[in-house]
Amino acid sequence: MDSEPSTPSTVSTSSRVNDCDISRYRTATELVHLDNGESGVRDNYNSSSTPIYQTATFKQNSATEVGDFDYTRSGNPTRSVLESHLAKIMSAKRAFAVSSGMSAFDVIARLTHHLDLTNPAILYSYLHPTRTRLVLLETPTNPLIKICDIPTITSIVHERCPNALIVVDNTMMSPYLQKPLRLGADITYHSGTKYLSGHHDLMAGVIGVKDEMVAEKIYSTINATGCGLSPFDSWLLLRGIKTLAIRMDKQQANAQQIAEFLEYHGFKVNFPGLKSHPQYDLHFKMSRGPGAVLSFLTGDTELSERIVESTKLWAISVSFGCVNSLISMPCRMSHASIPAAVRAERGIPEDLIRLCVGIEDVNDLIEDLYQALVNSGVMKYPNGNEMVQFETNTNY
Ligand SMILES: Cc1ncc(COP(=O)(O)O)c(C=O)c1O
Ligand SMILES: N[C@@H](CCSC[C@H](N)C(=O)O)C(=O)O
Repeated sequence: MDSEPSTPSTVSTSSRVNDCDISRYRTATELVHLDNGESGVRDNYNSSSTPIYQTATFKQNSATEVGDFDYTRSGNPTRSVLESHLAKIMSAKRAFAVSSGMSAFDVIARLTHHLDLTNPAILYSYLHPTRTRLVLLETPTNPLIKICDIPTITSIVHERCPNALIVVDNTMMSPYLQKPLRLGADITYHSGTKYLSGHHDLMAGVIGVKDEMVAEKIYSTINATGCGLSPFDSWLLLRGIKTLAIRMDKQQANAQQIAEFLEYHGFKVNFPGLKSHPQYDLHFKMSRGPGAVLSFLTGDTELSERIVESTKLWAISVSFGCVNSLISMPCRMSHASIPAAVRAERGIPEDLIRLCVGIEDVNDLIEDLYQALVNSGVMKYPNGNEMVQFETNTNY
């Protein structure tokens, strides 16, 4: 039986809506009174019912100041209010809300490992004919935009471990640009949060398999873990997919021009649409386009921060694949949860800037990037202080 607090003391009158300490009340009272303030979630309108924050991402003021939320998988205000309420009613230090009770169990059961698969030769020694069950790769990689050779890796793995499955994370390309199952993979999956939905208003994952038995196992797991996408998010995703090709065509055309602009000005740019990319030919053997994510180096982490923070049109935000353009510093943002030593081991430079290009007029995007580079002291306008205006296909 709960040990209940004694008679509630006087409720403060300084701010009726926010200062009521629910924990002083009995459980039955506690259950029905949400204390939004305690979850840390600000609600400027004092809504009686918690608002639904239907967003995948949250914009930042700078690369280093991550606000209360950056990405809905990591945290969402609506979920935070729920989790804080759950913690209180369960007398827990912290509580978590996942998509089902079986998902909660599944969360506890996962472990991962890492290998650089851009060099398939090293793979052989790690494979065990019977114990290796699954090889997971991503191409292009995020955020270094390295390319993995799907057909070569597939044939090495299938030869050495006939029962192992090759899984390809195809999020960077989308099914419009690359189809890993046609290149030998057994399973492909995407973060549907990115290009498939295209508007950063939902979180989703999609999985494609080519073997019926594997498909049955995956169905059973989804059924048993209860992680199937909600109807509303399925509807949103269906709507997003209809414009995938037109979005992707525009986004990658914009990205190509931006990559050329940066390379022209002497930056080391990672983008498979540039002939200078060491795996340009390999990429285009597998894909019909370069995608719209690129990264570049400045040689100085503080300078990178200044550039990111000097942009006006580009949102400082994690994620990619959205119709609006995003700029980020992976080591401070999307990849900050990887310990610095591990990031260094994997060759992710601290000064790396990632650009996720949207569908805006590319001239506006380049002009904004140009002014950010000038204002952060890296470049000068050719005519002194005069802002440069671009027209597509002019010289940079
Ligand atoms: C390449 C790639 N795959 C998978 C994921 C995971 O997707 P989600 O954030 O939708 O869970 C991400 C981003 O988090 C990603 O960048
Ligand atoms: N805080 C999140 C960051 C999400 S990263 C989202 C996306 N994959 C990207 O590369 O931007 C986390 O820790 O996962």
